[in-house]
Amino acid sequence: MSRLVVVSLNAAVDQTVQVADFRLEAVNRVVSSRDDAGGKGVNVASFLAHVGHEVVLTGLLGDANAALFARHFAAAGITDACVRVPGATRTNLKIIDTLSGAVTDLNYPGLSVGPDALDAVKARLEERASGLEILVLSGSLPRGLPETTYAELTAWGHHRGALVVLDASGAALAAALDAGPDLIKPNRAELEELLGVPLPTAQAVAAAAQRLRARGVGRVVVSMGAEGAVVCDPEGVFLVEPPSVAVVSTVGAGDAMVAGFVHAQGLGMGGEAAARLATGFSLGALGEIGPRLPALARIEALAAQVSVGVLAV
Ligand SMILES: Nc1ncnc2c1ncn2[C@@H]1O[C@H](COP(=O)(O)OP(=O)(O)O)[C@@H](O)[C@H]1O
Ligand SMILES: O=P(O)(O)OC[C@H]1O[C@](O)(COP(=O)(O)O)[C@@H](O)[C@@H]1O
Repeated sequence: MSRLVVVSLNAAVDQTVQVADFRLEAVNRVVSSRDDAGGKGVNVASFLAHVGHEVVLTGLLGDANAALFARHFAAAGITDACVRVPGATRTNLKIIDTLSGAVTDLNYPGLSVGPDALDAVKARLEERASGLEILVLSGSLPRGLPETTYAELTAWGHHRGALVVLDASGAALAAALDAGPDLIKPNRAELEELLGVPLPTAQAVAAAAQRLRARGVGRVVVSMGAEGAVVCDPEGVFLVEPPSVAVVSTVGAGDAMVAGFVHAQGLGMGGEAAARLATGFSLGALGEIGPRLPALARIEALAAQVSVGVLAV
């Protein structure tokens, strides 16, 4: 298994509420509610630990509600190297309409932190740098950190000889592209925002992904919800289509895909097999609330139902 470190600078308590027939401008009654330690980096770490990786997680946690995270890390076997900062980690609201299955996300900006917080995370990274193989940088940036944060951490990871996987959006992603991350995973909306153009077809997504590869990104994975994903890497451009499945929650499907690619990398899998397995991870996450996956055998069975086709661009 690879030596891997996941960086989570803007964790979140994911509060998932189930509501029957959720409506705007109406009184909605909550049927059930649960809190999970979440946020993109935390989810990726949780999924990787679930399939047997030794995961070190660093980043930032607010000291006021860090106990929920600490309990989760201990139970999941994740090594907690997160820096505690004053305040509370954000709580993001996930509203699941149990009738339609639709999910509405309300994501907060997160803590405000100073440059000392990032310096402390960098110090934690230095402590873990020896033998580092994969560095995962995942999620939005909290207020106060520069847009160049991921560009800098990508360069640091490469300097240390690691592969760098980046799942970010907006200015933080834009600023990191020229540092040449080895894998990025925007969803279609995030790619449209990045490029400032609509991408209505898989061909348009693939052409955009190829442009990003030409700028030095190793593998570009663009997830497109139920339509699957476009994967653009040195082996070609693929459309990866999932089977139709029952969905409990779409929250974390993208993070599971990132974890799946990292897991596949650790197994030395090539592009097409990796894309299939990563989609199996996403399909597994769709059946669960919070950062949970079914057993690896079930993930592999789901992956076997994924179809991969070559896209002509
Ligand atoms: N409704 C769905 N049915 C089948 N597969 C889905 C569905 N939603 C997501 N997926 C799978 O999960 C992957 C990631 O989901 P997506 O919603 O695109 O990511 P993100 O959560 O980052 O926006 C997709 O590429 C697809 O394989
Ligand atoms: O850091 P961001 O972009 O605000 O996203 C945070 C949210 O993303 C999630 O990690 C889910 O992400 P995905 O659905 O893209 O996998 C939630 O757990 C969290 O609330």
